[in-house]
Amino acid sequence: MTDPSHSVAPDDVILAPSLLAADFSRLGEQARGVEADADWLHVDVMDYHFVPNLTIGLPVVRSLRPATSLPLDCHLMIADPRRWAVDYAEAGARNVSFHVEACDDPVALAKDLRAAGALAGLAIDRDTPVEPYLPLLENFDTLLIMTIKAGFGGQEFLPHLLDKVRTARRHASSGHLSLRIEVDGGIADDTIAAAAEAGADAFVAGTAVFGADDPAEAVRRLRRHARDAQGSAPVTDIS
Ligand SMILES: O=C(CO)[C@H](O)[C@H](O)COP(=O)(O)O
Ligand SMILES: [Co+2]
Repeated sequence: MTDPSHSVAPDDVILAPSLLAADFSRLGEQARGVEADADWLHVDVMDYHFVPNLTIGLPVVRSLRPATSLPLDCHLMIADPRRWAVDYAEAGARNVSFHVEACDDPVALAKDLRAAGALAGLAIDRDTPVEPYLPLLENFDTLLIMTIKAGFGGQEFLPHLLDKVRTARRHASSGHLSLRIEVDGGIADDTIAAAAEAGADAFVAGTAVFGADDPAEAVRRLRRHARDAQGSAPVTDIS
């Protein structure tokens, strides 16, 4: 299988700054500010239905695509992913994650996303257990585990949700799955190591990056913390 992260070495972590915490009047500029240090750019799509918040949609993703060299990591927090997810792949998203709570046939949608040339991501919100979905993971490139309740940035990291990361990582390792496990919500200098030790190898950070005085340095620091923590939980080879 090809490396789902593309430019990222399979044994390295993925840092994905979330534009949710950026200045929405300067998205291209903010993206370019972390280009040299980040691996993906996380784009939170919310629709006022699946979550009680509204952010950005397809027109913004289409505009962002040529504005940055970073692969776009679209996190769809929308009520009808089967209607929209492939459009995000066609708009140039590298990874498209949709929520299992909003989709009655996740495997079919994963196949559609891969056929459209994107990586397929399954997202799991705070109150959803991971166990029922373990058998589906062989159809996915990424598993996004929320470490907050989906909907808003700037929330406090919920450490007990790392049990889901541990469970998913054990499953992926024992089944030799090529799966990135991405954590999203409250990832910062004081939380990223615990997530990496639990088995996450892709990290979304909004407030900790775009809320920092120097977003690029914040990404570099997060990467150091994640790599330092990797010793106790080697990441899966996805090449
Ligand atoms: O999906 C999300 C919210 O639903 C965001 O990606 C997440 O909140 C990132 O922001 P922060 O790092 O500030 O928590
Ligand atoms: Co997100």
